[in-house]
Amino acid sequence: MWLSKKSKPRTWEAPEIELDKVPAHVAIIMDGNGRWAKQRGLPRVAGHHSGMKNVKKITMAANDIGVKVLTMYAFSTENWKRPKDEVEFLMKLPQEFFPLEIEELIQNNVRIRMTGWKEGLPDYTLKAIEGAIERTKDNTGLILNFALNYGGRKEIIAGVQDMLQDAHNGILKPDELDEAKFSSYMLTSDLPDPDLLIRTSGELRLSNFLLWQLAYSELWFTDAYWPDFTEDLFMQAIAEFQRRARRYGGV
Ligand SMILES: CCc1cc(N2CCCCCC2)n2ncc(-c3ccc(F)cc3)c2n1
Repeated sequence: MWLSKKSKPRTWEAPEIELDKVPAHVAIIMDGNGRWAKQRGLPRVAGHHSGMKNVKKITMAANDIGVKVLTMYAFSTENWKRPKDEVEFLMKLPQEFFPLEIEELIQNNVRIRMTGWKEGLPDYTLKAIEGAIERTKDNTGLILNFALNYGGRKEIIAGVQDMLQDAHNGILKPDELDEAKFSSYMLTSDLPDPDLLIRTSGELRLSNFLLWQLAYSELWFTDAYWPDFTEDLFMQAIAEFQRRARRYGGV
């Protein structure tokens, strides 16, 4: 079993994971942070803060078993509608996250990436993210891809606008448009589609996340709130993915 450098002694018992059948791309909707806090009589932002501290733990577990891309839904285009103070708190998390975690991520050859619109993000948020992207741009290990200020329908509309522009300029002809060509206009054109989507907190919705890319992904849900999402639960999702692949794999 692969171990992240500087790994703490494993405290979780991984169900039998077949290392040669690990999903290349796992996407996670990290939901339930506010309810986690409410359950404890804490302010919602305490849940977001606890959720932030869970990101690196799950990233290292994914890295340990050889996941290639981990996409984490951190902030949707709809989240701007939240109370101003909550949005301001959320926008400060990247600059808090990196000083805490960047060294171990770099030691484990993790590359940071962002999927979403930079427009509208506060300068301090962007500076933190762009700094981490720059510091990890030559790493060749797991890609930790933060979906930030991201919306699936916005992504599709923006892609179609680019296609129409290319068609108008004679770069794209109607009979050239197929699924591969359409995918090349998405923000994730350089990534494989997610093999597995995990959503925490018991919600059974996609919430405008990777709508094009999740067409063939396995969906796995847990009632656990994100701050309570453990490596054990992550490995349970991977094991279930592998069971389904065995059951439905091939024809
Ligand atoms: C900007 C909103 C937000 C919210 C958030 N939460 C709150 C909701 C989801 C649960 C996790 C904790 N986290 N956690 C890490 C980041 C982060 C994002 C980009 C980056 F480059 C480094 C870290 C983060 N960003």
